[in-house]
Amino acid sequence: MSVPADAPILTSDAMREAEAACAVQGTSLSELMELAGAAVADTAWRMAAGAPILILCGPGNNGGDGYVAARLLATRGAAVRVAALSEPSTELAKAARAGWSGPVEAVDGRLAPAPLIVDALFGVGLSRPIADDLAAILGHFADRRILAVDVPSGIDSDGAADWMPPLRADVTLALGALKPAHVLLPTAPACGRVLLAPIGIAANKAMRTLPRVRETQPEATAHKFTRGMVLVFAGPMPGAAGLTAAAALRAGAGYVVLNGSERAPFSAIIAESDAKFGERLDDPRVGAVVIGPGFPAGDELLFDVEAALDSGKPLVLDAAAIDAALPRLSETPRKTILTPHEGEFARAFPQLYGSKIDRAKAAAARTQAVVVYKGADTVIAAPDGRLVAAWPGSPWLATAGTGDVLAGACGAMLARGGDAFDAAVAAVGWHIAQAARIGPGLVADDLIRD
Ligand SMILES: NC(=O)C1=CN([C@@H]2O[C@H](COP(=O)(O)OP(=O)(O)OC[C@H]3O[C@@H](n4cnc5c(N)ncnc54)[C@H](O)[C@@H]3O)[C@@H](O)[C@H]2O)[C@@H](O)CC1
Ligand SMILES: Nc1ncnc2c1ncn2[C@@H]1O[C@H](COP(=O)(O)OP(=O)(O)O)[C@@H](O)[C@H]1O
Ligand SMILES: [K+]
Repeated sequence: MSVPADAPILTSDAMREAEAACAVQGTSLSELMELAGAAVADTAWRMAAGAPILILCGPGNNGGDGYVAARLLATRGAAVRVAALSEPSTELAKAARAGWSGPVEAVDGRLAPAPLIVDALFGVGLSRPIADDLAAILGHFADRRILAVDVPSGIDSDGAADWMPPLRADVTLALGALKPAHVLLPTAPACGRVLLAPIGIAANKAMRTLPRVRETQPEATAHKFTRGMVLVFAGPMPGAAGLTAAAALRAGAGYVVLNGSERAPFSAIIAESDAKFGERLDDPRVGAVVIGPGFPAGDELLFDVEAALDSGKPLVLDAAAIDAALPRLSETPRKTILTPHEGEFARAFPQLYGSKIDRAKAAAARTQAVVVYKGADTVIAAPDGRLVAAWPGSPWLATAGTGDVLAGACGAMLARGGDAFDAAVAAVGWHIAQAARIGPGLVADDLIRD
């Protein structure tokens, strides 16, 4: 499973807007369909490697892409058959159908499979789950190689409904842009390897996949404080905060203080009593404060979160610190990163609806903070609407303590002084890259070791 790095993600509404903008700029919808069909034909040609291909066409423009691909594959000499659910219903699809001169079989229980199935049944226009009888027919093709056009048919491309497709794709060719369902659970794994066919659409890149992680070397003139100083507040369970502090140092902070703990996870980390927390908050060199890891909810946490909020410092708030800060977050916007997992997100933002992307964006707008909504399909949302989806992360991260490490990495990136959203994106990228490098047997402590 994979998605292209730094690729645009558009909802179905945004896709239609982009399509309309193309038309205004002189690229007609039929030209777009021709480009889409050509990209499908190229991918199918490579995947089939000479074996026969069966293209399943639906009634809308997704089916239209299928007819165009069929025509182009036949011209190239591929052994291609077409089967359709019904006659096309859109003008574009009718024109594409007219360009296919071969037979059109029915999609029913008698339809013979082929080694490669091209699923061009439904794309972004699907408005309800696929009917059971069609799902049963498609189930017969589940053991074949599947190329899905735009999205595997049957899913809600906006990722709001959790409908699963009868056919899981080996490869999904996203047209113009990726769609939320390509990067969100539960549908993302059913998309297989996602490729992007740009087809000339000028896609807005406010929402995109995780960019490639770039190793950034410190400035030649750097000293420890210019690389960023992070203050981690430990609370009563210092083990987790120790991981956080160590992660901040490993992720590139120049100086890390672990307040409220006797035990420094690395010799270079200053571990000190909590009596100095107020003093540290006044230190102008502190570029970011991290609170939450290993800190149970309660009066003590509330008190310390209040102090951190009063300091005006850039903040990383994890776990129970998110709830503690919530009432005050939007009143004095500052650089803040929240790092809730599913349970913490649901507790903090119970009233939000829509896809995980919609909910992360709404939470960011409401709190005026950057929200890293964690999980296998982590999304990072900024209050201004920017969003990065980090699917697929590294499943080796599904182990205790890795969230504490991520909070520390967010602290390190934030303490550098740049934009909080860019910091959160860099931290998530660092976290996944560390995990991918370590792989089997990973425990959270490995992420902070050399
Ligand atoms: N947006 C773009 O810029 C482009 C879009 N193209 C294609 O167009 C697709 C979208 O086309 P459409 O909007 O026509 O929609 P679709 O082709 O995705 O499907 C809509 C059709 O399916 C029917 N339908 C919906 N749910 C159904 C269900 N559960 N059971 C049976 N029938 C159902 C609808 O009545 C309608 O006829 C994209 O996914 C893509 O493949 C491409 O042609 C190229 C450019
Ligand atoms: N299957 C998975 N694939 C990729 N990343 C995952 C997966 N499961 C968990 N993660 C990541 O691991 C981290 C776990 O964080 P969290 O749940 O807060 O754990 P903890 O509280 O034990 O530190 C998050 O960054 C999350 O995105
Ligand atoms: K499809």
